[in-house]
Amino acid sequence: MSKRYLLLEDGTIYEGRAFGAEINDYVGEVVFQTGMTGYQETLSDPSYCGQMVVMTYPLIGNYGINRDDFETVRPALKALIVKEAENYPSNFRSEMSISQFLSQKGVPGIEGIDTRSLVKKIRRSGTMKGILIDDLANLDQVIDYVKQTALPKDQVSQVSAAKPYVVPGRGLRVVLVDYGMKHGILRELTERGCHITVVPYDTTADEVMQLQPDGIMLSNGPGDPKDVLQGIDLVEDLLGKVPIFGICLGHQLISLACGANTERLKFGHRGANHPVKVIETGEAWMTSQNHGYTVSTESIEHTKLKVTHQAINDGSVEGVEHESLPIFSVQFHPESSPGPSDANVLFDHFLNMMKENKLGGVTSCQKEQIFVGS
Ligand SMILES: NC(=O)CC[C@H](N)C(=O)O
Repeated sequence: MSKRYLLLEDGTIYEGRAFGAEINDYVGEVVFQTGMTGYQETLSDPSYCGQMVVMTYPLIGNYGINRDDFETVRPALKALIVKEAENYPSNFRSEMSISQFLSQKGVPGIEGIDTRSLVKKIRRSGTMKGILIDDLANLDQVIDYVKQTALPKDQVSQVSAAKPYVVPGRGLRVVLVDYGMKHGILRELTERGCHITVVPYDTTADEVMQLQPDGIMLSNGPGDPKDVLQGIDLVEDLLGKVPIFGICLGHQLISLACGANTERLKFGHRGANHPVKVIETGEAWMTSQNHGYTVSTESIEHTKLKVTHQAINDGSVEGVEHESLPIFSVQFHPESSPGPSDANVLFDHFLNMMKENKLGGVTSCQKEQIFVGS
């Protein structure tokens, strides 16, 4: 296999071997993911749009790529960085190796580098930009190029649905705003019988309300939430009209629309084993996470939001709810995919919220009768 190098903006060079697609001159943010399994879901999570993902688990690809575990059809990440990529996967569901998959989808990979030292570096210095190169010619110019290239601000428009579409069901009507949605969210709502209309990120509140939703779900998605102005406007216009549940980017948009602030984390939370405290019960949930930004704790004090979940590792905000309106959101991923399903109950909470809101003053006994089987 031919040589390939990862070059960071501070000039550090990691030598490894090429796999997957040919390189291009893409400059991405180098981030690390700590899941021990679930690489296929990570590869296909649109929230990694524009990023170069380092897997901390040393062997990636051992159970291959299968038909079922995709979170979207087109991977949005720009490179995969691993210690060892397995070329001979062994699993009854496997249809191809990770290298074949990445080649097909145009995503370059680099293997054989010391991912431990790379992750330590990112943890010390914070996430950095990087580039993959196949030779070391003109290094100074390449470093300048990496430094000068700004990270894109339009990732959501790259990964959002281009047109609305319907996933029919006989239950509650949900409008799901797609900022780069993981299909796990769709699966959770479909399992609960919802009739879902997925709409693009720039859909207006009037267009959403014409669909007569019982509730609105705001998906995860890539990039800085402050760049997604249509999303912030949409939540502002929808406040108080109908129940809203936000996940990850959706949570950040709700927080911004309610007057809180977001900030960049030094190196983010990406993995399938992030413990979160549920403030109300004191429980700890193990959660799946993938975010580089967070809602800042102090900024929440001046809003009508209250913190419902908190990261146990660093104390950052992991969930909020509105003090009077049926609106709540979480920074982590209750749809897991990959990872534990401790937080799955939040989808039931959303359904209950929609039912309560729809029924207004109806007694709980009548509600039982109306929703039998829903
Ligand atoms: N998974 C997500 O929705 C990520 C949200 C946002 N792009 C962040 O990095 O914080």
